[in-house]
Amino acid sequence: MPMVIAIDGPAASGKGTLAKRLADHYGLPHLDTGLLYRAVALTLIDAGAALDDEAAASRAAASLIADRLADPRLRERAMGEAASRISGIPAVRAALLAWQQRFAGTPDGAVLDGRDIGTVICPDARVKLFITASAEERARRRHRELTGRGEAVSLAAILADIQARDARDASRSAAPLKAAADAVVLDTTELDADEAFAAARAVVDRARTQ
Ligand SMILES: Nc1ncnc2c1ncn2[C@@H]1O[C@H](COP(=O)(O)OP(=O)(O)OP(=O)(O)O)[C@@H](O)[C@H]1O
Ligand SMILES: Nc1ccn([C@@H]2O[C@H](COP(=O)(O)O)[C@@H](O)[C@H]2O)c(=O)n1
Repeated sequence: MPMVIAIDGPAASGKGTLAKRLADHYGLPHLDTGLLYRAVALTLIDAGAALDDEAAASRAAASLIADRLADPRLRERAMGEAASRISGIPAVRAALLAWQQRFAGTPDGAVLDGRDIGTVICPDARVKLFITASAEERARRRHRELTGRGEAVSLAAILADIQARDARDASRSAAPLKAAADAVVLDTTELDADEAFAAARAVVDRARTQ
């Protein structure tokens, strides 16, 4: 039976880091689904289209190609906010659904991380994790990451970004950010990356023996 691991959580909670480590450990492919939304937003920005242009956003989502996911600009701070704005458009989500489900259908399984993996994309995943941490701790982690990459930004600005993005993602009507009823919630506020990985691995290993 394929091992699909669905990982959701708010911004900068560490779900991507964890997803990558779990994928390497279990030899599964990994998809960071946030990149799909970031790539749609970047396509609009590059075309000079408005982020609330629903028709243009839907076309960009429907014609998205994998090459776009390698663009380093997708990792920039502003792109998270832009992605969040277009991600509430139902037609965008519908256009990206098949792509994600195809990826999850890889014969041995896969690890996907995002906001709606356990609730919408892979409701039958063998393992569902919802990774969270306090907003202040998440902001500290993201601040360290961005300043380490040379982006000049204050901790307060990052905290405000994260809070606004989470509020928008959780309150939209199309596939909002939330833990699936059968997800294991892992609060990593007091855990370093190795401790979070060990806790997540214990959940996966338990599921593999059932
Ligand atoms: N448990 C942890 N303790 C300390 N730092 C961590 C931990 N987990 C991840 N990090 C660091 O926190 C930052 C955010 O992690 P990551 O990018 O994995 O979050 P994310 O949830 O995927 O973010 P986003 O939703 O914005 O894509 C990274 O710099 C990562 O190295
Ligand atoms: N499954 C998903 C994944 C992401 N989003 C939206 O994209 C934004 C950026 O995501 P990151 O994980 O790269 O930070 C995020 O804020 C969501 O609005 C989504 O809706 N569903």
